[in-house]
Amino acid sequence: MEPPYVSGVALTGVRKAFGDVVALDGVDLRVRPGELVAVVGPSGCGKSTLLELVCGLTAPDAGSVDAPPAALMPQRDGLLPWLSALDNAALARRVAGDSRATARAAAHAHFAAFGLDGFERARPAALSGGMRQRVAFIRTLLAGRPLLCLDEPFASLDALTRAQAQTWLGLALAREPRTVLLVTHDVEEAALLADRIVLLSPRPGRVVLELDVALARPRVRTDAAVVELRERALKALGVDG
Ligand SMILES: Nc1ncnc2c1ncn2[C@@H]1O[C@H](COP(=O)(O)OP(=O)(O)OP(=O)(O)O)[C@@H](O)[C@H]1O
Repeated sequence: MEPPYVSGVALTGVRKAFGDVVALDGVDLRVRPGELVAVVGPSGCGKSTLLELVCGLTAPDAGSVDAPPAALMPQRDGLLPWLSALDNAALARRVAGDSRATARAAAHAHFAAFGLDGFERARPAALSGGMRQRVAFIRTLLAGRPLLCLDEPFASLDALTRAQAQTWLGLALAREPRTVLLVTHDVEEAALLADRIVLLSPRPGRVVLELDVALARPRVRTDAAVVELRERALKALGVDG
């Protein structure tokens, strides 16, 4: 699919239970085309389930989910250990039917911008955690879907690597705009990257607050407005800033 992408996301009255465990109940959520919405909430409140619903991997028990084709970047990078970084990044294009040469060329076009130049032949085990996440992100981007669903993409990274990863994600989306649903535990990450922050309640998850982030980019974590937003979100989640 070629840009410009015009499809947004609409969840209305969504409920999803696993046996007796009600993961989500009464979820209303909109993502406008081109918007980056961060979904923040306590552990187990149904954030991953929400992404699975949006990606069509599971169906709601009640309510409706309306979303364009989505590429999911799961919590773990899911790189195949026997493939090179380049072939891992190219995987979505191979699955879509591209020849190996075409798929590799498409992936390689992103390597320099993501700081991966020279690592094309490296196996995942030889890459740092931050590099593996970037390879996984290129793979997600190359799926060519209008919507990216990113599930805690940086949760496994140390603080410094995570800060760098947040910066390249912001830059990558400036170059390659997409509609993005970003699940994160990290309200600061949400304040740095999102156009809107959606806060979920403890399970069963439902939307308790939406915060518009009308701040210019690039954002700096020490900016008073970013700090204030982070504190508002933490207060709404019942955590002391
Ligand atoms: N396939 C499943 N079968 C049974 N229970 C499930 C399944 N998927 C999720 N759950 C349960 O639904 C609830 C919500 O899970 P989910 O993974 O969506 O939450 P989360 O907010 O993403 O959690 P975390 O922040 O810890 O990643 C949890 O209690 C989980 O155990």
